[in-house]
This record gives sequence, structure tokens and C-alpha cells, in this order.
Amino acid sequence: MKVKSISILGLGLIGGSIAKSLKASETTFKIFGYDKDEILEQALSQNVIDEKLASIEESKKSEIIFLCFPLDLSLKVFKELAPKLDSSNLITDVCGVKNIFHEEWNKINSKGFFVGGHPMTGKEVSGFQNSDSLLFENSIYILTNEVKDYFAWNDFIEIIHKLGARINFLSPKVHDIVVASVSHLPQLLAVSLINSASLQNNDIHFYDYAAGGFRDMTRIASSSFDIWESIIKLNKEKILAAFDSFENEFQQIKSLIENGELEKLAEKFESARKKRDEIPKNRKGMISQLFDLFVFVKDQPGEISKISTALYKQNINIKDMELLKIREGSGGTFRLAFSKLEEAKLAKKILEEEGFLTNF
Ligand SMILES: NC(=O)c1ccc[n+]([C@@H]2O[C@H](COP(=O)([O-])OP(=O)(O)OC[C@H]3O[C@@H](n4cnc5c(N)ncnc54)[C@H](O)[C@@H]3O)[C@@H](O)[C@H]2O)c1
Ligand SMILES: O=C(O)C(=O)C[C@]1(C(=O)O)C=C[C@H](O)C=C1
Repeated sequence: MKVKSISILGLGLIGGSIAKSLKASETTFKIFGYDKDEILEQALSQNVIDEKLASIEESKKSEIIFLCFPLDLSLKVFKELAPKLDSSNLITDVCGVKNIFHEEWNKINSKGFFVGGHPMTGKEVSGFQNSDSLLFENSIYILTNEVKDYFAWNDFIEIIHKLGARINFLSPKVHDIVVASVSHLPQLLAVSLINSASLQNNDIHFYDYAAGGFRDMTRIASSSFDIWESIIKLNKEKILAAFDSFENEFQQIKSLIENGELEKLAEKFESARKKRDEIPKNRKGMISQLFDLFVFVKDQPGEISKISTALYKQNINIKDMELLKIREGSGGTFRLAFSKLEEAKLAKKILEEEGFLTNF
């Protein structure tokens, strides 16, 4: 590899995950990081970065610079740093809106190189403490241009592959249209779904009764507006266009129900099912099918270790685990998810033998 070091500006969910993932794989280059002092100290003490940068400008000593701040700050830093780069530098951002970066790049006179990037994976929580070396595993990493003239272009591609991601190229304009539909609109729908189900009727909170369907559709409603504000501002037109197309579809469904045209509604379901099933199940970013088992756990030490040990002994892999509800002094319900139905059934049997109350 020709690259001697990379710099990551912003060690939050995405920047921290890039650093952790590269540290977990075999790399020959150094990783420098820039963030607030307390985050840098954590990253250094956990050996997630090799050295801290004293300033953003110092990142120029690395061949590859990952820009991982929230969108508004990333754009500001991009405009300031890009003109100062030289031909050994490649700067790449990870932000959710892409065309604006290309527009700015075209106005900048730089000796360096730029590639627009957007990993199509994430979480509803942010910050270094939630970053994760496996975040990019099996995910799609969109690149919005190629820079084959850059001396270490192949190294850059190798680094993205080392994250465990698959690269797909899209033009920046098409990227912004696509993500308005598959990422930005769903975020706003999740917010709307939660807010509309927060209505109360005779002291009943509707969402207290929500099951898996509601949970699957609203996880991202917990995301912070700090990350979304600039995305919504900078992709406003494409988001509004995605709204129009959604409203049109939703209106059609509403009138089919109003008019009792259930055969036509069945066609809508069938066409949606077919399209949804075409999406590869093993790809991160799309919910792969998992089989849930609910386990009631008493509020006492050692309960979780009892579950994991019992399942480990039978070689059963827990793919996902979530604490759904906890009552002080009584206990809580965990959702355990398995990749196969047979595994979920076997886990139920094993945990019941250990004295746990379980349910599908
Ligand atoms: N969150 C996701 O799921 C996701 C997915 C794909 C892409 N992205 C993109 O990645 C980018 C970063 O998002 P994130 O979720 O990692 O955000 P984050 O809030 O987790 O991380 C941002 C980091 O920047 C640091 N930072 C902010 N202001 C700073 C300042 N003034 N000086 C020094 N450090 C500062 C923060 O301390 C934090 O560590 C965004 O542009 C977002 O669009 C996010
Ligand atoms: O929370 C997740 O699972 C995500 O994938 C987050 C998500 C998305 O839903 O599109 C959010 C914003 C992005 O820029 C990329 C990913």
C-alpha cells in the first residue's frame, strides 16, 4: 500500500466506526484523528487512533482524509481545507447529501483530489460511544465519482473494502434523488408515525400497545435532529419530490379503501411484496429476516450471562438482542433474534429448561 497514513476528522458514529473497523483489520498505515479533546482521549486510550491531530489543517500530512463531521460542519471544513491540499491528498466525505460537495469542489482551485462518499448504513444513535467496528459489514458504500488520476486510488478502494462494504457508483444528483426516497423520507415518516400514534384516547397511549411492525418502522425516529437538520435543508427539493410521489401512492391506497376496491388493493400488496422480496436478505441496511424470541428476565445479577452461556453451549448464535421493557424490582423482557426459525425454537426449549419464561 502506498498510503502511509489516513486522517479521520470527526470520530463520531461514522468516523469512529471507520477507525475501529480499520484497526480491527490488518493495516499498514497510521490512523490520525481529530475531534473534541475528550473524544480524542477516549479514542487514543482505546487504541482506535494512533495519534491525535492538533488542528484540522494537520490532516494534510495524510494521503487520505475522511471528513466525518455532521453535514453542515463537513461542508464548512471542506470549503476551507480543499484549497490547501496538494497532489498527494485525497479528501472524501461521508455525508448524506452529495451534489452540494461537487458544486463546491467545482468552484475550488485545489491541487488535491476529492471523492464523494456515503456509507448506506448507520444507527439511530450517534457519537463515538456508539461507533462499531462491524458497522459497514455487508453494507453498500456509495461513491459519487472516480479519481483514477490519484496515485493511491486503488488504496482508497481497498480501504473501503477493508471496512467490509461493497462499492456502488452513482452520480451525485442521482444519489440525492435516491436517498431522498430510501433514507430521508423514511426518517420523516418514522417521526410522523410516532407522533400520530402518540395520541391519547381516554388515557390510553396507543404506542404502549405497539408490536414488531410499529417497532421495525419507527426505530430511526430516535435519531437526533442535529444530524438531520442540515440534510433536510440541503436536500429539500429532492425530499419534497419524494413526498409528492409518496402522497400520490398513499392517496391511491386511501381511495381504494374508501371505495372498497380490495382487489386493486391486493394488487398493490402483491407488487410491494414482490419488490421487497427482491432486496437481498443478507445485505446490511435492509432488515434481514430474523426470528424473534421474547424472554422474561428477573431483575437480579447474572441473568443475561445465564442466557448467553446456555445458548453458547448449544452453539446458537444470537444475531440481535434488545431490552424492550424493564420494571424496577421485577424484571424486563428481552427480544432475542436468530437467523433461523429452528434456532429460535431450540433457544426457546433451552431457555425454558433453564427456568426462563419465553414466548414467540
Ligand atoms: N448516523 C448515520 O446513521 C449516518 C449514516 C451514514 C452517513 N452519515 C453521515 O456521517 C456524518 C457524521 O454523522 P455521525 O452520525 O457520525 O455523527 P456523530 O454526531 O456521531 O459524529 C460527529 C462527530 O463530530 C464531532 N464534532 C462535531 N462538531 C465538532 C467540532 N466543532 N470540533 C470537533 N469535533 C466536532 C463530534 O464530537 C462527533 O464525534 C454526517 O454527515 C452524516 O450525514 C451518518
Ligand atoms: O439507522 C440505520 O440503520 C441507517 O441505515 C441510517 C441511515 C438510513 O436509514 O438511511 C441514515 C442516514 C444515512 O445517511 C444512512 C443511513
